[in-house]
Amino acid sequence: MDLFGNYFTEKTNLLPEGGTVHYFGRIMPKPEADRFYEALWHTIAWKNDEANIFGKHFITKRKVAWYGDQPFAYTYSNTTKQALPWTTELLELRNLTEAKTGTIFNSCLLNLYHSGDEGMAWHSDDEKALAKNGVIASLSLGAERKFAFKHKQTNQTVSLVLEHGSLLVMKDATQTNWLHRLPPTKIVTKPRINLTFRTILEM
Ligand SMILES: O=C(O)CCC(=O)C(=O)O
Ligand SMILES: [Fe+2]
Repeated sequence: MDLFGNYFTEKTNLLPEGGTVHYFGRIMPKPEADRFYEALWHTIAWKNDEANIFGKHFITKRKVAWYGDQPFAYTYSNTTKQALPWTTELLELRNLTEAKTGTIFNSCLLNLYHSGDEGMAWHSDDEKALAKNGVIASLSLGAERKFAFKHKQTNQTVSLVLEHGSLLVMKDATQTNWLHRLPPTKIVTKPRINLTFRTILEM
């Protein structure tokens, strides 16, 4: 049992091989999670995401934002974004996440899914700007959503539900061997905010 009364939950690897995923469950009381959800909803510079894929320009329904220690330029899906300076709540959440994981993070990518109609397709967080096999810490606020992993070779899948105020950590070779996604669902009608704390390599 740890200081917070959790029985080993943070030590169980959800993946059978080729990576490490720890689900910590809820890491804050519900009123705190509610407060962060409301504050982020109003204070984050949400924008529809843009992507250029096979020469086509896409604008997503999902909204995104990127914050960091420095105005890092971050390129994915052939679009470049520049990190904004941390807000008060993001610093609080970063400190909490660092304390829980024992890892330092220098940036955070945020996603806002308005309902279950919006999700994220299979991918790995293996962009060049990210530390290889670095730790990615994912905080969830708002509606509970299913989250899934799929092994790149065996197609084995592992899934779980991400609760309001919960923390999920992906590390070691997870991004090399596994894809992950947030499946769309008809059942969920309420919004969800996700924060992924990451380490960007300075180039
Ligand atoms: O919304 C989520 O839980 C996952 C987001 C994600 O995979 C990403 O931003 O790379
Ligand atoms: Fe991801």
